Amino acid sequence: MDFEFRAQQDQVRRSVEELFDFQGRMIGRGTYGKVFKAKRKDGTDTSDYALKQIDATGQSMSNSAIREIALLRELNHINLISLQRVFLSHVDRRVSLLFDFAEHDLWHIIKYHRAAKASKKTVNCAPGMIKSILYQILAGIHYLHSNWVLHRDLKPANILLMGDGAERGRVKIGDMGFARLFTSPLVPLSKIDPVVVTLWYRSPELLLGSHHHTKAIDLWAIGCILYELLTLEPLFHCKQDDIKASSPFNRDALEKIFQVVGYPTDSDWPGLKQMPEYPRLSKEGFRAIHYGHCSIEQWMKKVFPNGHPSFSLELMKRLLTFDPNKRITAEQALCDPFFKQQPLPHQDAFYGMEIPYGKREFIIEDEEQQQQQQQQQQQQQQPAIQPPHPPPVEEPSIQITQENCHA
Ligand SMILES: Cc1ccc(-n2nc(C(C)(C)C)cc2NC(=O)NCCCN2CCOCC2)cc1
Repeated sequence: MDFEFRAQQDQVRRSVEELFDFQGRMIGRGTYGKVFKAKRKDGTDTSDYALKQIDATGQSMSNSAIREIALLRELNHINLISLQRVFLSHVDRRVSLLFDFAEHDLWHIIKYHRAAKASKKTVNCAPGMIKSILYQILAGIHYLHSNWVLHRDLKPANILLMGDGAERGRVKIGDMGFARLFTSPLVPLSKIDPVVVTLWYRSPELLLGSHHHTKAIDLWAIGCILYELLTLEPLFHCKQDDIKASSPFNRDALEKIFQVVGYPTDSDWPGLKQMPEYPRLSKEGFRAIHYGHCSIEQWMKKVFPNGHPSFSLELMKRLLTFDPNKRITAEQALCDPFFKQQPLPHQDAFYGMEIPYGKREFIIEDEEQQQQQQQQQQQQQQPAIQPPHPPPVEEPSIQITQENCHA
């Protein structure tokens, strides 16, 4: 190594600690390391940043950091999280990734509306908020799929929204990875944060052991997220098995899917019988006859007897199609007539309205309080909820961005 050159470089190269203030502002923690809310110390810009510090101790951590850097430096879309800078520190063998900061995410937004519902508090949202969020998710996923990248873990926690500022109300799809609080003794993931290891968004082909991860698995998850935005209730709410489950087959998750969508016929899904875990369906007692009356139409009629301004049954059915080869693509979904009807989607999902959601809370390092936080999370019951009350405001009509829809 050219120590002289390195010393020279170290003179000019400023460390992340020198450039950014982030002590005591941890907003996330995982097996990878920690995420902080950071601000430049020199005041050259007042923007907030997210600083992800990856402890490059084990080989797997470095591989994951390399994978994240390699992937994100190739991607550039307004609806994807963007990587701003990478800091390498030889001293503490740490990789720090600097991202634009997103104040909100759908997991916290949905939780906020649940709590408001439980306390019978009215929350004013723009009538087009759900449609705008859905449109922006599809635009980001269409870009990923066009670049042959699958997300594979779409869920509300990975759908971020920018707070007040230049990109207010813009969806930024991220991937928060596994969040495992550093606890002793290690508590199973599903006990800490059910959102992290959930099967609720997993497509039927994955549950039946398909080895081919296709773009269609992301569209199934989007269908589940759309339902949850509309009702604030997970569509396929089932027991959380820890991620280490030996087989992809999950009885509970499949039961829930069949209760809502019905049981797939041969014409619905010609490839069903070729699924690796197909034989287990009959072994586990699943029979088509048990779900004869089940369909999305029936299910949605129960949920929205009078319909919902932000709901298109046709689009929901196309997203929650059993056969991955027949499931709608992100590009096709962007061209759905639903997005050409009032309320039109807006790049600010809040439509300029006040943002009622709180800012991200800082995680306290203290061990004792960590335990308290976990107990709180375990005790938190999620009450039954209803869709947000559409507010009495007329939202500005916005043209659909043409680059997304080549109908
Ligand atoms: C191994 C690995 C892990 C994650 C990714 N990954 N992939 C993405 C896509 C969805 C844009 C492709 C984003 C990230 N990383 C990420 O969101 N990082 C978290 C950023 C933290 N947030 C930034 C915005 O403000 C809140 C915190 C890739 C590979």
